[in-house]
Amino acid sequence: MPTTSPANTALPYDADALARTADAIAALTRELAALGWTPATSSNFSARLDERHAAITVSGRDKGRLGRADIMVVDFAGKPVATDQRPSAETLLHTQLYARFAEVGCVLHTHSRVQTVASRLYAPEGRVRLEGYELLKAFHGNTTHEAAIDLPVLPNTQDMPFLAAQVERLLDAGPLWGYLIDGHGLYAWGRDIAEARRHLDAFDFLLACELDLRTLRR
Ligand SMILES: CSCCC(=O)C(=O)COP(=O)(O)O
Ligand SMILES: [Zn+2]
Repeated sequence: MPTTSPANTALPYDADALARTADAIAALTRELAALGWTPATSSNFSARLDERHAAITVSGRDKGRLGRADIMVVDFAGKPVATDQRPSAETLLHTQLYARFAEVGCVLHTHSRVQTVASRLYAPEGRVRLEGYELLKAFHGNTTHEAAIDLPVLPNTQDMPFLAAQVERLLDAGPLWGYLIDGHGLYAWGRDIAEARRHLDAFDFLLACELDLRTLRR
């Protein structure tokens, strides 16, 4: 049964939920933009609306200045719903997570300097091994600093179905909270916006530590 709102009963999603979600995404992206993590209109953000729809940023918008009109609805195949706006060029990398995991409620993608530099440095190894950090406990389900977490690094491509297939292979291999794309940026997700933000923050901080250690040990 489609969810409807009193304002527009033709919509297959709850318009009030979209408005609330859009406000939350816009507030978050302003903070991330202020940190310099969304340069030159880069980055994209989404949150689950229901079991078939997600709210996602419109392609090409300045992520530091988003309003409700800059956030649209897609289905889990990445197709726009009830709009002729163009969703993020990387929509498939968001919707594949909603389609696969009912518990994923938010997907965040940023292009911070730390994420971008780390992706270049670790691309040949195909992963960044994070171990021995108390902050590893920031990742949902991880209760100790003793477990190592691998942050995969995928080659960049404009072929989103191909990239999404590479991500599926990573997801098949075990628990994952995010991944880097070489020369591009970081994807992280969580059960809700707060958890996805925590994972994103933790990855960025730990990558910065790894980059510092590399320099200091040279
Ligand atoms: C100028 S940024 C290049 C595209 C990109 O990597 C990105 O994150 C933003 O793309 P979108 O279509 O979501 O605006
Ligand atoms: Zn990007």
